[in-house]
Amino acid sequence: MFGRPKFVNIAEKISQIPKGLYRSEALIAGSWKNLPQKFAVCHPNSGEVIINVSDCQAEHVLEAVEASKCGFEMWKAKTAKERAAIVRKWGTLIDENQESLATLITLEGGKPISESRGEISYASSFCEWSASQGRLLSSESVPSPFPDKRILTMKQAIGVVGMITPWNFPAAMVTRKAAPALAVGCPVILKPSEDTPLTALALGELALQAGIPPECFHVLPASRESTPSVGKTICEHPEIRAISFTGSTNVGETLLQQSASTVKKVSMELGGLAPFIVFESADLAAAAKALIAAKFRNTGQTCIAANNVFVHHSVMNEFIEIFKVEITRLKFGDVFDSSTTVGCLINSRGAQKVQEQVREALEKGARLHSGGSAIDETHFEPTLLSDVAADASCFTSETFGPLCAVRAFDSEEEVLALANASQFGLAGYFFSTDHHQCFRVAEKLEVGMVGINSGAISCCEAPFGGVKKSGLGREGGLVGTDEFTELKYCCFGDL
Ligand SMILES: NC(=O)c1ccc[n+]([C@@H]2O[C@H](COP(=O)([O-])OP(=O)(O)OC[C@H]3O[C@@H](n4cnc5c(N)ncnc54)[C@H](O)[C@@H]3O)[C@@H](O)[C@H]2O)c1
Ligand SMILES: N[C@@H](CC=O)C(=O)O
Repeated sequence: MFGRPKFVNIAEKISQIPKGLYRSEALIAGSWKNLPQKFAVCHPNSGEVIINVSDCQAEHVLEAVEASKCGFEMWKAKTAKERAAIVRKWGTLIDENQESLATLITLEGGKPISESRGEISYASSFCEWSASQGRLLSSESVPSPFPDKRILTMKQAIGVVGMITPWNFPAAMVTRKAAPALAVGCPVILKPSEDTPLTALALGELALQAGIPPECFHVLPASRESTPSVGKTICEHPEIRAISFTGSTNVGETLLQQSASTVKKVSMELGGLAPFIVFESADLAAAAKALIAAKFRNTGQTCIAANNVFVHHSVMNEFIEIFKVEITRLKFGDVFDSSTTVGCLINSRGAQKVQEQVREALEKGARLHSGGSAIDETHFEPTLLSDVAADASCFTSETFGPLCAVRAFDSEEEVLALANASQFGLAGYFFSTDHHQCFRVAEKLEVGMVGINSGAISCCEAPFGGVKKSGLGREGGLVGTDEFTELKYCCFGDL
């Protein structure tokens, strides 16, 4: 049912990107460093090498920290209004270069181009939002219990921040962290994913063009082999006061341990296992459309992707029929074709994992309604399974692919117990037209974010983050800058 995708002419795509945005050097203190050691960045669709990128080591973290120490003094001394103008300008430049940045995302990450364009708008929204947030950092005065004392609190920039980001949103995960940090006065040392450093380097160039001081924004690409020592150096450096990580829970746990010796402030945006519940009163057509968005965005490779789909037994058959029609509307194909909605997985391991999950689920009694096979090394057909066993690995671990696994439930109590049995708690979704149930279930789901009759919940205005093993802290929303500030209490006495 799904055709074989076209191969991409990489050289032609690169020729459309302005030279300044197509970088392969590390960015440290405003200098583009062409390091002797390199690693290959490949297009996932074909495995073809796009370019070899400078491979940073621990010593480059030390260099970036030295520069950042001076940068911090200078940057925090600016007014919030001055910083806001520069961070906002960064966002404007990101928007103005949308097509080039989207091309980079699609080249190195295999994301369909229309989604990559959407990611750029999402990424720039964090600059605009954080610029405003930085201007609203508030001091508070609390009535004192003593007649001769006054209580005042203030929020101050925490210092140099280390950031480590994943490949699945190579632009938005950078700005969701860096924009608020910069807006409140913190220098940023960024280590992007080894799979997608080109987008981060282009964002570094635009940060310089916007006027972010060279000492305050460093991009250190590192290979898979060099990453652990770069990460450890970031975590253990006493001058780096906070670490903000987005990625898998396993790596998050390592970084938490490594950060303990310097007692850093940590922000961890980790993996999820989102339940998506269709109750008996749900608008089934709306739920099916929302599940397409929540499941297949970025070919299923999002942390908030619907993973465990629970449908009330009384509407199961009807829902499956409606959803199957929605799946046929997905368009598999050339990732640079604007109408393509499903692209390739980040690598062949991603496709093999989905294949293995499908095999195991079928062995445990699941029914296959659609898809089920790999088309090539990195493309997997959008797949629908029902009657999936609760202990099937596609239900117990992140699928991170275009596999929709469904099982039936009988009661609200039962489905809440199943959903909350997970160690993860990032996002959850449910569809119901019973407003009593909407409140009850929203309160009882053990997650950081809930979509109630909605499958698309991400925006810069809302706090993004999870509970349990899905993380610590929140990004965006009214609290997004809190990760990068310290709260100081001043007691004015003898008054
Ligand atoms: N909660 C969120 O906001 C959010 C957002 C996006 C992705 N994610 C999660 O990220 C995962 C997918 O991304 P991924 O495959 O890039 O994750 P990953 O954990 O493998 O890699 C994330 C980053 O960590 C780096 N890294 C890997 N090992 C490291 C080490 N030992 N020390 C320091 N850094 C190290 C990688 O190079 C990369 O930059 C999924 O689990 C997904 O749910 C979470
Ligand atoms: N999908 C997330 C990022 C995690 O993958 C988002 O919507 O911001």
